[in-house]
Amino acid sequence: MARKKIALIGAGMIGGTLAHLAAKKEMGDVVLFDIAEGMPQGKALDLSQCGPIEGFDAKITGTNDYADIAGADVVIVTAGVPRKPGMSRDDLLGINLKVMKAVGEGIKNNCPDAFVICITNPLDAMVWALREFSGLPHNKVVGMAGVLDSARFATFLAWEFDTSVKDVNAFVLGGHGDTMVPVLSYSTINGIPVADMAKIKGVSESRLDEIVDRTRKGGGEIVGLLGNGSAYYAPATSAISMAEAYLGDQKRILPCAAHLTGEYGVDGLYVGVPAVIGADGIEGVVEIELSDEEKNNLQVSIDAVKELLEACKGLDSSLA
Ligand SMILES: NC(=O)c1ccc[n+]([C@@H]2O[C@H](COP(=O)([O-])OP(=O)(O)OC[C@H]3O[C@@H](n4cnc5c(N)ncnc54)[C@H](O)[C@@H]3O)[C@@H](O)[C@H]2O)c1
Ligand SMILES: O=C(O)C[C@H](O)C(=O)O
Repeated sequence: MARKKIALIGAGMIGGTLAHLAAKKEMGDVVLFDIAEGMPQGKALDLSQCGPIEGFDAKITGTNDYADIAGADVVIVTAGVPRKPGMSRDDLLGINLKVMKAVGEGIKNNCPDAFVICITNPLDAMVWALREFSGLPHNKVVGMAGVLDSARFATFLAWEFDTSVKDVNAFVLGGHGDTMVPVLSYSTINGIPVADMAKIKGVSESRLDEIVDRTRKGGGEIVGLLGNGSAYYAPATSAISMAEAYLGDQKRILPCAAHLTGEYGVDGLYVGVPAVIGADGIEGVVEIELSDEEKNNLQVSIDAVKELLEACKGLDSSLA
């Protein structure tokens, strides 16, 4: 069987990390695309030279030509600009919307059968715009955020309860902004609801609220610490798990920005929900029961995403 082809659009911090992970896991041959000349070629050469040491068989190439992503099975998009300290993700909307237009056309013209994972921020608006510009079926275009946000939530819970992260199943719904909804009621420590574990361990409700708040602001915390750029190791790892679910037809239920047609009372938007990823891309959305408070919080997050889509339509009339 021929090797799969993974195209990475954007060869910056996340793009380079994605290339390394995809090659190390022998997911397929990797093409790193960027508009910066020489940079994707340089990273590809450097990463190729990990092969003999790590013992992976994967061809890694760098390019500035969209023709080289032809026939890709999976495309992961990180092209664009990250925020700087003091900025919100939404401040990137204007600049990254133009990038999504170019990328969407590149995908449409070269690999219209690919499964496309968007990472560029502001995520929920960019994945929607990328889908519009590319014209691919909605089930083949998805946004990565929920896996990352849930991993942050899980990390903080594991630290608090002094337990292995392997036993924590934490869950975040909604848009990838400060209004995201970490859902404690569906988060468990090896099946034990977090609220029960908190009682056992003497962790107060206000401490759990602090963990929820830290999760919501998890991206900004890293942006502030790095001083230049944003998180890239965990974002890349998150997107790779989604790509593996697709390539391996794993039917994993992963929180991701999926196109909704009525689920959670939402129509025509991309919002973070539990979605099934298998060989057909997004094969379904799981609708879970939420408390009134969780529903209200989700609505606030959905409204924030809606506002961003309106802003996109105002900036690019082809989206209106
Ligand atoms: N969804 C998430 O959870 C999440 C997590 C982390 C970062 N992000 C976002 O991912 C994006 C990338 O982050 P990064 O750290 O890799 O940034 P980066 O600056 O290191 O890399 C971005 C790359 O995109 C390239 N680029 C710009 N315009 C392009 C175009 N038109 N075509 C192709 N390439 C182009 C740049 O040359 C650069 O190499 C940012 O928007 C960031 O906010 C999202
Ligand atoms: O916070 C950012 O700007 C990057 C990303 O969305 C993240 O959550 O790490």
